[in-house]
Amino acid sequence: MLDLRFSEDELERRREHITAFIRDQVDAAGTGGAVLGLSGGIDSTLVASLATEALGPENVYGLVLPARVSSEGNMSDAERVAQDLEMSYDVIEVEPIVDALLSAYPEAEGDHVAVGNARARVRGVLNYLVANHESRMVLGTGNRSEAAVGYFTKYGDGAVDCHPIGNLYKAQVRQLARHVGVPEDLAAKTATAGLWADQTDEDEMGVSYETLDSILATHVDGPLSVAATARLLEIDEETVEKVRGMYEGSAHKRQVPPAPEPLD
Ligand SMILES: Nc1ncnc2c1ncn2[C@@H]1O[C@H](COP(=O)(O)OP(=O)(O)OC[C@H]2O[C@@H]([n+]3cccc(C(=O)O)c3)[C@H](O)[C@@H]2O)[C@@H](O)[C@H]1O
Ligand SMILES: Nc1ncnc2c1ncn2[C@@H]1O[C@H](COP(=O)(O)OP(=O)(O)OP(=O)(O)O)[C@@H](O)[C@H]1O
Ligand SMILES: [Mg+2]
Repeated sequence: MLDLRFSEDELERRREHITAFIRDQVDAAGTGGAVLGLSGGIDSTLVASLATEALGPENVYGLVLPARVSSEGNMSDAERVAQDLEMSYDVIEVEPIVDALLSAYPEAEGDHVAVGNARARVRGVLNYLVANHESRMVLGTGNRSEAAVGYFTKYGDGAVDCHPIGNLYKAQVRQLARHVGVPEDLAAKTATAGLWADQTDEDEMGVSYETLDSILATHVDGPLSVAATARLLEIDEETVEKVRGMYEGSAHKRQVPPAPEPLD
């Protein structure tokens, strides 16, 4: 597979670039700071760390939003992140809100994707409730690997005002996290959307992040054909085509929803 790791100099350049981006976004929006969901996972941990560095911890607010299916370890890690970064945070249970949705529309009961996505969307609603009330910007935590294959909930965790780590592959997220001092147990943690029990990103996507990152960098974001990518990475062409298909099939999640062309 490709080695996508940055040099030490490049890591420092990225850190400065992203912290400047966060400051610029908040200044341009004229808001008083930022809010983000803290899951105990590496993406939100890295964004929280960079945002507190960019804005000062007093200007970043965390929401820890446990669901029935959330692991206790992840939720206590999320609180630990906020405490270590000295940012204010709140813990709000999402399940009563999801239950209210299901009592309004019981047909979705037992549909783990629909209910899981509702959990992600309830988190988005809570982020914006705080953002509107406190004049804050919602920081996204999506990285390039997830965005490219549409591995996020449309208008759920995808409902944000900017994407500070949106051009980093997952391996680079872990590397930058270590560089900025995120504890190793968090930096090395298995990625999970946490939308239903025992979910992991790699199981659900059917491809490892190592392979995904390499195919994205070489073929989807890079210049090589399917055949050349398969040869370079020593994998079969079907895997490259599968990732290409995920990229193309999720284009709608990366675009503004279309409307008909104007009539003459
Ligand atoms: N071509 C197209 N043009 C316009 N809209 C299109 C479309 N194809 C589907 N759609 C619509 O898109 C919607 C489906 O998208 P969506 O609601 O997002 O649902 P969907 O993509 O089915 O599910 C979200 C996926 O993201 C994963 N996820 C979610 C949240 C966090 C994380 C994580 O990494 O932590 C991962 C989750 O586990 C699941 O696999 C439907 O309304 C569907 O009709
Ligand atoms: N229990 C939760 N409480 C608060 N926010 C959450 C929770 N679960 C998910 N989120 C939000 O949704 C985002 C998307 O989840 P995702 O799993 O992709 O990222 P992560 O958990 O930070 O990292 P990883 O992908 O490595 O698990 C999180 O970064 C976080 O902002
Ligand atoms: Mg997660």
